[in-house]
Order: sequence, then C-alpha cells, then structure tokens
Amino acid sequence: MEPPLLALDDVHSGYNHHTIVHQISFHINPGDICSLLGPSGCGKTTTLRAIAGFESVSQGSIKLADTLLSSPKKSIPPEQRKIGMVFQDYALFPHLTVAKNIAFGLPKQASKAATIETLLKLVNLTGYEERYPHELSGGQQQRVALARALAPAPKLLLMDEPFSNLDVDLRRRLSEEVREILKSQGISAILVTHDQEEAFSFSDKVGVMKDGKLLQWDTPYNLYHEPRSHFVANFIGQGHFIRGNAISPESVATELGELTGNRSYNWVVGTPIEVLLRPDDVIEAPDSPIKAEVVQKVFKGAMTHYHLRLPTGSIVESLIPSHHNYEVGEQIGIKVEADHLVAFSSPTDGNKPSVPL
Ligand SMILES: Nc1ncnc2c1ncn2[C@@H]1O[C@H](COP(=O)(O)OP(=O)(O)OP(=O)(O)O)[C@@H](O)[C@H]1O
Repeated sequence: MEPPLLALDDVHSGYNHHTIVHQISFHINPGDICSLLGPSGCGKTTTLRAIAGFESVSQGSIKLADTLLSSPKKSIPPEQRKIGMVFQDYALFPHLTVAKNIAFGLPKQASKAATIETLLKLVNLTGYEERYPHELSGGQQQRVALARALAPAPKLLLMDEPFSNLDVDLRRRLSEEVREILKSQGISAILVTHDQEEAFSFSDKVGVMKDGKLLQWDTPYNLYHEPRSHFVANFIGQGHFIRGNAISPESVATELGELTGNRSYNWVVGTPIEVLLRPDDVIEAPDSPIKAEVVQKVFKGAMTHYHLRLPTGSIVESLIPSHHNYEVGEQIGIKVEADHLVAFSSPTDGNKPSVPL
C-alpha cells in the first residue's frame, strides 16, 4: 500500500513555549483534499503553520511521504518542504504583474513563460499576464495566488481561509473550481475554514477541532451521520437534541415516541439519553398523534425549513416540501423517520458519547 502523503503523529505545537494544539494525529493520502474545521481560535491555523514549518513541534512528528519534516529535534525550513501556501489576503506583490507574481514561485532556471502560460490557463486567467493585482477582482487575485503556489509543483497545498474575503456566491464557485483544478492535477490539499458547507463540498476528509484538539477526522458523510461526540454532532449541520431514556440497547423512549437505531449501544436501560434529530429526520405526518407548533419557517425553494415546538417546549426542525405550506402558529402532525440514531448519554451524565457495542 502507498504510504500516506502527509502524516501527523501526536503533534503538539504553539507559540513561545505555550502549547496551543495537542495530540494532533491524522494522515492524508496522495490526491486527498481535506479541511480543518472548527470555531475561531481552536488551533486550525496553528496546525497548518506547523505543517508549513512556520511553527515548531514540541512533541510528535510531521512526515511528508518518507521525509521527516518536523519533530522536537528537527525542523526542515518552510521553503524546503515542497509545500505550497495560499493565504486569506492573497499576499500578492502589488508592484509586480501577474506573470511576475507567478514567476516568483518558479525555480530560477525554469522555462518561465511556458509554465506561466500553462498555470494561467489552469486557473482560467489566460491573457492576464501583464495586469497588476489592483486591476483584478478578489476572485482573480486569489486565482493568481493559487497559480503562484502551484508554480513550484508542490506535493501538498495548504490554504488558510482562501475564500473568506469573497462574497458568498463567488466563494462557492471558486472553491468548486479550485477543487476541480487540484483533483485534475492530483494535488493534495488542506483547507482551513470555519464554514462547514465549504469544508463539506470541498473535501474528501474533514477534521473537526475544538480547544486545540482534533475531535474527529472523517468523511463529511460520517461527520454528519456518525458524529462521535456531542460537540461534533452540534457543530456539524442543523438539528436539535431531544431528551429521552434508554429502554433497550437499541431504543430510546422520547416525546416523539420510541426511536430505534440500527445497532446496539452499551448504555444501561433507564439512562437519560439525548438523541440528535436532523431536519431530514422529522417528517410531516398529518395522521400522527404527535403535534408540533410552527415557530419559524424559512422558504428554501423546493423545501421549507420549519422550526417546530413540541408540547414540552422542545424544538425540532423539519424540511417539508414547500407546496405543503404551514403558517407560524399552526399545529402540524409529525413523526420521526431516521434509519439510525445519533445518541449520547445526557451531558449531565458526563457528556460521554454512547459507544456502539
Ligand atoms: N503568534 C501567536 N502568538 C501567540 N498566540 C497565538 C499566535 N497566533 C495565534 N495564537 C493563539 O493561538 C490560538 C489558536 O489560534 P489559531 O489562529 O490557530 O486558531 P484558528 O482556529 O485558526 O482561529 P480562526 O478561525 O479565528 O483563524 C488562539 O488562542 C490564538 O490567540
């Protein structure tokens, strides 16, 4: 089996002898595109900077293929790591043309004109060679930054919030386009973002961080459907927890009836449990004895996203086809249709995730 392209093993890193990120371990395979996702200040940029070689590692190791890049005893300088970087603020040289900005990333002896032409074609900026950064839009400047980062043919590209200065529409389009460019060239990348939608659509794997720790490194699908902690479940996607009690290894009694998953949990019968219900788990059911009051509705086109209040005051969300229109204050019949449970023993119970048997 091919070795991972990048492997972080128990990495601790920070600033001025103060450890900010702890026990970070993950690996990425050649061609994989990944993201680090988490709230502000959780240590995403610090992790990225440690991979780039701008911050030292006080414990653990970082390897690129077979090369040890960082350990407490060794640190290869950033410029020798064969890793490219793209920053939020583009960091282009304002006094240099597009061509010269890109050439800056090329080795001295390289046949520059041909490479620049190829790179500009790749990022869809053919003909922009002689423009200056101030003559370009934000999206175009970020494409130039990408071309410059790709110029030395890095094995890995690190991107720190590269799209966050762009308006929503453009950032979606550009992130899709950059993903296609990277995939077409087989370039691995790690994106730092706090935008979950962006992380999901951009990445093969996503790492969710909190307080300097990596809580889960997984596919977007698993993060959404199989979050391993209360925090990840909450941070990823929409939905609400409702409370219940375990009545068997697979089932929980809740105010929405008995909810049964597709596997057994090692909880003790009677344990207070919180079950996550995503908006797609709660469906309208006019004949259901369970009624909920519409407290908020957001029209999404094909679907309307409702916030519904249950008789106990708990809130659940539901996506309902928009031609079935309900008004705020109206009571509607609902039921749960979920093929698996995302359930944790209640936070009062130590906030421990329930472990499947
Ligand atoms: N140069 C620095 N010196 C000292 N502490 C720093 C430095 N840079 C960041 N920190 C601290 O390290 C912690 C993690 O910061 P980091 O930038 O890695 O978080 P982040 O997850 O990327 O956040 P954001 O999404 O806001 O960019 C923060 O508490 C921050 O204050």
